[in-house]
Amino acid sequence: MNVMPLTTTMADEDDAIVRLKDIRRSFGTVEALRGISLALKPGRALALVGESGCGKTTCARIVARLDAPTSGTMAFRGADVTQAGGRADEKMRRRAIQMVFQDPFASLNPVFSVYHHLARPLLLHGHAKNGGEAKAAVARLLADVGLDADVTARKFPHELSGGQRQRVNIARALAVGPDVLVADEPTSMLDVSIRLDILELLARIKRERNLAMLYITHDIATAAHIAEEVVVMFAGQMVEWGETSAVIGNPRHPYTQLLLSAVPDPDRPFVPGQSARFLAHADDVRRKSRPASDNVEEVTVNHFVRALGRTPA
Ligand SMILES: Nc1ncnc2c1ncn2[C@@H]1O[C@H](COP(=O)(O)OP(=O)(O)OP(=O)(O)O)[C@@H](O)[C@H]1O
Repeated sequence: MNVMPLTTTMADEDDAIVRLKDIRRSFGTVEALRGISLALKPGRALALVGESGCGKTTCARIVARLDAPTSGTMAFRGADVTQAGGRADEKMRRRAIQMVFQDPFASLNPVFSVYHHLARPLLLHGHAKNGGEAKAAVARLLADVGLDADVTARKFPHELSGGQRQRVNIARALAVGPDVLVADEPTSMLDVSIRLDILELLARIKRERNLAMLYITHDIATAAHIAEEVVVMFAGQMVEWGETSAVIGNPRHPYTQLLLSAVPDPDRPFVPGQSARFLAHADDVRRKSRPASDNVEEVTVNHFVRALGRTPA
């Protein structure tokens, strides 16, 4: 087996805007993150995939600078920003790294119109100098996220559907001209029928604006729609990562295989008792995956898998 340390993984590549190295985050005795190293690059999305509680949101919040790691380093454009810097630097980074949250209903202030939600950041960050410029910029932003500017700008959040609200949230994140977009389960609270539209919107703006994107999801199947790279997390650790096509096409870690086998396949016939068998199998995989080793194998170029640890007899 080709065993290599974590420091030779994708986190060492040079063109990264954000680079995390060996990030750990504990909450009391809970180790939410246990050595996360990854890089976000312009025009590319990295999907962080795993089940509830594996540490995805904690990682997203650290990248968005809403939380700080217990140890490890975060670099932004090559500069160590692990500790918050001076006010001007910190303001610049907060602008440069924007977050789209899971809940489109909670993220907009019900007392303000869509126009207010978008004009405010435009004016605050100097992307519009007066009301006229703000009006034109709001119209462009709304059109860019697929909303009718004339109709939508004057509406209030309660007058919009979930999908429209999430589009407004995306427009608001774009209003400040970010370099990095962190999207934390951006479709999980939306109607199934519109999830793909939102993913396609994110993929398009990533491409057109050359954004580096961190896409958080529990659904590995959606990673293929948007992300060039995937990191599969289990219990705060990266267990398998690399190019999306390699990880999804040739999953090597039992937990990645479990996530992929849980993706519904309409062509697979229903077999009585399969749910119970699947749940028992899932418990078995989790039990075997938890004692993880430090050994990381490079399966093929830029596709890595962590070895299982020793399961107590
Ligand atoms: N502020 C906090 N205080 C205490 N424990 C926390 C806090 N934030 C996260 N945790 C714990 O850290 C672990 C990882 O949580 P996190 O929210 O990052 O996981 P997740 O993969 O995003 O899950 P979900 O998809 O349910 O949001 C969990 O055990 C969680 O209970």
